[in-house]
Amino acid sequence: MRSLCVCSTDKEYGNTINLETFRTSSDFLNLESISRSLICQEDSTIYCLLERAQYCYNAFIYEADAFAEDGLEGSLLEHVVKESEMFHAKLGRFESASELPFFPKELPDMFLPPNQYVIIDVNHKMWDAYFQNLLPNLVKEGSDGFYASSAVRDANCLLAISKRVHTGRFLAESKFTANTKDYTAAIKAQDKEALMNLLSYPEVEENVKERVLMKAKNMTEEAVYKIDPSLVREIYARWLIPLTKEVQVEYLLRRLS
Ligand SMILES: O=C(O)C(=O)C[C@]1(C(=O)O)C=C[C@@H](O)C=C1
Repeated sequence: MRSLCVCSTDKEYGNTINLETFRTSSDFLNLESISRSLICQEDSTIYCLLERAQYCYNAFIYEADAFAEDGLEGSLLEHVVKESEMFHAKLGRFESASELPFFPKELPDMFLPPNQYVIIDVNHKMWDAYFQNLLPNLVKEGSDGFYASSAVRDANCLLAISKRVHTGRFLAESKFTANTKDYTAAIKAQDKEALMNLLSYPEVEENVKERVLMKAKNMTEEAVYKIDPSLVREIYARWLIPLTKEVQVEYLLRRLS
């Protein structure tokens, strides 16, 4: 029976970039400590969503050729994310196994630990889901001129969501370690459905959805700008939990390769 933990930090995923170290370190592959980290991440994720919701959609941020006259390719948001990743990379952010850049090809090789990128990366799928589905439901239509502020908030949301979803790699490894026999059979058969059944805990998912709903209610009560708390629940139900599970399945399918 899974216990439902309260809170902790995610320090346990610190500078551990080597895949073998990652697989053999029992401390941070403990399912309860990973769950605690997920619970802590909820606060920052909800806060990021709330912050972005104060601005309109601001389509200009996403126009691919907005800076063509200056000889620059890409949207304002892409620039914000790429530039911040470049800066963070220099500080060593991507030495942490829990951090995956959206634009790894733009980063100098020396900032990219070799092992980290053979494992699962759904950042591009997440990027599309964020703009096509999540953002239009979160913000008001139209423009208010706060382009830079909105782009920075988008970048923060993407980062928080990416971190949450890719924690799936740690969850998967922890579940594999705890029940190697059953997982191995499903992996050898490359049976996605069996893996999905093995790694899913419906009652835990219900708890997550209810908890984020309560957190969103509390946070929006204090905030000047509001979002419908049930939207946060829906974001978790429709995007964050399914993507976290997808990362787990994809990770496991390659686990014995
Ligand atoms: O807690 C876990 O075991 C997870 O894999 C995380 C998570 C989630 O995304 O919140 C995903 C799958 C489980 O069914 C329960 C919860």
